[in-house]
Amino acid sequence: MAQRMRTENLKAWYGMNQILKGITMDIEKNAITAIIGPSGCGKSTFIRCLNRMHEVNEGTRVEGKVWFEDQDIYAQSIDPVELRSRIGMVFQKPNPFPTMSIFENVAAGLRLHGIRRTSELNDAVEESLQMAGLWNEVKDRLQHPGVSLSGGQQQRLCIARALAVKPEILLMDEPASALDPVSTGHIEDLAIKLKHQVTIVIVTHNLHQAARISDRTAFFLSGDLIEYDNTKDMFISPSDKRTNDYISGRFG
Ligand SMILES: Nc1ncnc2c1ncn2[C@@H]1O[C@H](COP(=O)(O)OP(=O)(O)OP(=O)(O)O)[C@@H](O)[C@H]1O
Repeated sequence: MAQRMRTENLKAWYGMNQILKGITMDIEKNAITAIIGPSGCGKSTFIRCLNRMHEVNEGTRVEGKVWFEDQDIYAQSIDPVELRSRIGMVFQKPNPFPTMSIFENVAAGLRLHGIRRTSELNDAVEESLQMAGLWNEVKDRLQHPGVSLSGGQQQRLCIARALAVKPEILLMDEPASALDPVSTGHIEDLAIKLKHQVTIVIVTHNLHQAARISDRTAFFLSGDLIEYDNTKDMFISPSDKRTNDYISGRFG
């Protein structure tokens, strides 16, 4: 498989607190990469470094390299806002724009990219909602507020919003942890379907979820990458005792 992103000796801080201790890791194209590890090990910080969201918080610092194809995303020439449309993100808690309709939630990013023609907007909104598996549920109420949807639908709306600007990578930070099992199933099915178009990196606390949907799994512990392998291999025969202890439920 081709490589889409690579981190080299990636270190990150919140103030004086070093969270990532030097992560070197390839992210494969059109695959789902799961990041697992106990609470506070730096999973979210890691994926937030992949689209320069970490620097949005005050007092943060990043060292090392993050390559996206052959571009250093921390190079001065990179516009972080533009970068985040190519490397989209979905958060733990669904966060539709509260004052906007379902339609406008998805159209907002397109408008920012200069798309104004109604027919083009309509087509792109429909396509994104189709991709997010939400179209059939909302097509008759596109003007209703985004926040009028259920939690699982709101999360798929946020995925549609991220997909609308055609990202190459989608970062998902525990996207199903606030959802019921049926909605969780929708998100998992969706991730599996989307990976043919978008490379996915997902942070999850749910080991079954990582095992079900991911191609590769990275196990983090206290800011270090302990093990990174094909998901099946890692879950069947982890090579590090700490990985084994974690996936067999001995801690975390
Ligand atoms: N905004 C912040 N300001 C200061 N410290 C933070 C902030 N966010 C996270 N941290 C700290 O960074 C460390 C790593 O947090 P991070 O959210 O990356 O871990 P995680 O593995 O994703 O955890 P969880 O599974 O609980 O979400 C933790 O010690 C946390 O307290």
